[in-house]
Amino acid sequence: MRSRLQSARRLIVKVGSALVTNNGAGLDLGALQEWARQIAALRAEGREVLLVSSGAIAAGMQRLGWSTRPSAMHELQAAAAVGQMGLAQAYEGAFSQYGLACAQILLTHEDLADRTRYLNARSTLSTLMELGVVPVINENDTVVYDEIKFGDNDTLGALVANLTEADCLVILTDQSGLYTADPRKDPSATLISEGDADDGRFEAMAGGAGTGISRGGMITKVRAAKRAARSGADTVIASGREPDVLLRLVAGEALGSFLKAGNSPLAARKQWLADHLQLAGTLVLDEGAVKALHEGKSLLSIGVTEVQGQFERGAVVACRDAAGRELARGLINYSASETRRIARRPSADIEALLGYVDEPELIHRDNMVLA
Ligand SMILES: Nc1ncnc2c1ncn2[C@@H]1O[C@H](COP(=O)(O)OP(=O)(O)O)[C@@H](O)[C@H]1O
Ligand SMILES: N[C@@H](CCC(=O)OP(=O)(O)O)C(=O)O
Repeated sequence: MRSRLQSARRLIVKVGSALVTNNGAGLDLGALQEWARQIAALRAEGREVLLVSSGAIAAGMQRLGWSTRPSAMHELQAAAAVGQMGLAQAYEGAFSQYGLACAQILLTHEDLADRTRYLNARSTLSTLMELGVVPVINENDTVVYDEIKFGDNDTLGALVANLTEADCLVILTDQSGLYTADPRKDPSATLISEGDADDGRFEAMAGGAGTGISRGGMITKVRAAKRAARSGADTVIASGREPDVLLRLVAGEALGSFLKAGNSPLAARKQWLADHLQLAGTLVLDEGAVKALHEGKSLLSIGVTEVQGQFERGAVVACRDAAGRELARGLINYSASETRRIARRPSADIEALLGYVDEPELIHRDNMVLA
């Protein structure tokens, strides 16, 4: 399994808050320099590396002399604005020592949910890689609010892996990998060396964040592995404090937890649909429509019993069964008010009901991804 890492051409490396800021004690410049050195060595072997780095809030808190993480959004955003300067400066210094240029990319969930902005982000990242520049990516904490947040950078790392069609997502953290339970709480927990990214048992083993400065914990890392697997990217969760961790991983050494992607990645457009963290509305389906979706058919208006939310044509909406389970999501061909008017009615009636027909299907199967 691990041999796939040796042949990885494009890697996303995510470094978490605890590592970057040495448990909140300010930016760990020595650690940043070590990762820059290893990334330079990977580039010299012809591999492309994109870095997803946390640490803006923690670094900002230190610069502002705050000892505890504030809970008010505007204070967190102010800290991120201050800290991101330090983060960018530190990476610039570290990479320049190894003759590499780096670039700051700050993303929000909306940048990836909007198809045009998503394609723009993708083309900028690929241009940077062609230029031999290392993108250093973080969430744009200064402008996001709770409802539109990635929140943790594990999720962002997985979305970047999908966006760039990377071969591997390497999540570096303060533990040696995924254990059977949180090792801070259960000293008898053992390391999972290898497994399938979509093995449901891993979520049950993984807990929340280890320190007050980190956000996600192990649960978001396990979910990130599952998400990255949709584009065919394998994930490794390993200790960022292990000497030469990146170089040893790509040399095939069995460090950390290797979570392998399955065999059939989703097509790029379907990944983009699957990666939406917030949806514009919900359609509740009857049994016939549920069955049709499972058989790979398009969704027709006749199978919709209820329409929730306000959305325009082209929005991404959830399809749920009567019990509320998400079955699929897709790009809808009609607005919420139009959909309410044609729900429970056959496609042949759409013209009489609306005065026009955009498409006979409510959601075409090519624009739909099953949950
Ligand atoms: N099953 C598990 N295996 C390993 N670590 C776990 C597990 N469950 C919870 N954790 C916690 O997750 C922490 C790592 O995640 P987090 O604190 O978010 O760090 P980061 O800033 O690197 O994202 C560990 O320090 C550990 O306490
Ligand atoms: N975007 C935030 C990082 C969020 C965060 O802490 O994420 P993680 O390192 O995944 O626990 C920052 O730069 O402070």
